[in-house]
Amino acid sequence: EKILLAHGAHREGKRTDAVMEKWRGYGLGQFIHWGLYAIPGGEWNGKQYNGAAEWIRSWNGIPNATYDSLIYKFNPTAFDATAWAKSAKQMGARYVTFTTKHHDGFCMWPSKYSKYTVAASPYKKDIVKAVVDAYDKEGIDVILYFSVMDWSHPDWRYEIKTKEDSVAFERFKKFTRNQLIELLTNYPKAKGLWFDGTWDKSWVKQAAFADDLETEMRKLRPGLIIGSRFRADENGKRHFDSNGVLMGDYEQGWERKIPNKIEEVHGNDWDCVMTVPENQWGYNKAWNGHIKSANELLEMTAKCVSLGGNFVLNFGPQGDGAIRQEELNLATKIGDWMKLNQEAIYNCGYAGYEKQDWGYFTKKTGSDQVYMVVFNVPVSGALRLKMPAKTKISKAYMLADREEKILPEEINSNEYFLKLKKKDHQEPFVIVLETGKNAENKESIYE
Ligand SMILES: C[C@@H]1N[C@@H](c2cn(-c3ccccc3)nn2)[C@H](O)[C@@H]1O
Repeated sequence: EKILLAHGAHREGKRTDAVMEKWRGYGLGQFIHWGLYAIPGGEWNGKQYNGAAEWIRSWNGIPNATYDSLIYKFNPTAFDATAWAKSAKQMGARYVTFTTKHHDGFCMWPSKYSKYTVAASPYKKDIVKAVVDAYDKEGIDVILYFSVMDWSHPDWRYEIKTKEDSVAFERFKKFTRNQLIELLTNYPKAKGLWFDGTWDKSWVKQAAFADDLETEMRKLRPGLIIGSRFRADENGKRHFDSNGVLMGDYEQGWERKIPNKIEEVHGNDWDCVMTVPENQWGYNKAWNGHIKSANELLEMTAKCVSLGGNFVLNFGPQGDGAIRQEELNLATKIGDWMKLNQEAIYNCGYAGYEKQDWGYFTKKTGSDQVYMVVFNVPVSGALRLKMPAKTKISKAYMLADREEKILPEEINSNEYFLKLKKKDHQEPFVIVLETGKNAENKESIYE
């Protein structure tokens, strides 16, 4: 029994318009966290900050004013948005999410509503515009990241306790609306907004305001994509309203984690945003702890696509604007694999088959084409393939070499061994399975 909500979800189920259908098929995206925090890079006065580098302003070892004076050091001479966009293009990213303003409140665009922006830095120029234009030129769609929480703004409050808090936060709400309308007006090419910093009580209490603001933004920019993290319903429920219905156009809860089974995504669109180190979004001088390899990141990409989502890999450019070599190397390795196997990633989704040991099924949206993205080859060198009942395989072949046919040997009803020519693979590979109506209806010898 659903309860009546004034500020819960306004739509149930996936959006069916073309903009969202394109978003659903992206498969692989790039996140970029870049701001003043890239200058210290997780270190201050020779001491290592042990949190996420983009949170260094919150470290009690640094007076806020000292951190904020980093604005006078911001002059990224190596910043080249076109080089970033070309690197993302060769990696195979179909969209990019870029930090316009992180929790520290520094604006990477010359906002009229703040003094704490690139315009007041030695660099002066509009970085958001440079990124939007360069990525758009490469055919990569742009999503703008925006943190509602703004540590540098005098009217920001974690919660509203006093009358003064309430008066200040009303000013903050107006400021936030002004900046969002400004971003949508300045950068009409942006396809969506990726909200963050919306978990504190102050914002969670603004169900009506945030709901109205979301409506206003969608009216200003028809087709705009907004995730589930923007607002809470009138009972303070976030991501899913009091009736358990997803708010926004896709689920944004998958931050540094990936669902394990289809039931966890509740039939919604979603993307997973992921760091290369364990938990660093902004540039951190220390490149340590568990650094994910290209194969690990490819497996995460395939896993997300196999469960109907997109995988968004984070890059943290240095204070001078250059992307660190380790990240460029990963982008190249991922791109080399994507060039051969992108057919199994782009415009693919959940195949509806049970998960198997060798890796992930993906299915081309709107077709019978099924892909096996293989990460684990058993010592036997033969893959055990369990298909749903009545699913026949007419053809199986290597995506990277279509001449290499694979003959499925039926070992049980709807169960096959796929014998591989090569046993040792240094990286994941894709087998194409032709199934469905065009498969001959040879009866199984086991039925
Ligand atoms: C996308 C990522 N979201 C930001 C973040 C995550 N968190 C956070 C806050 C409380 C619990 C767990 C995570 N705070 N800020 C990170 O700084 C980065 O921007």
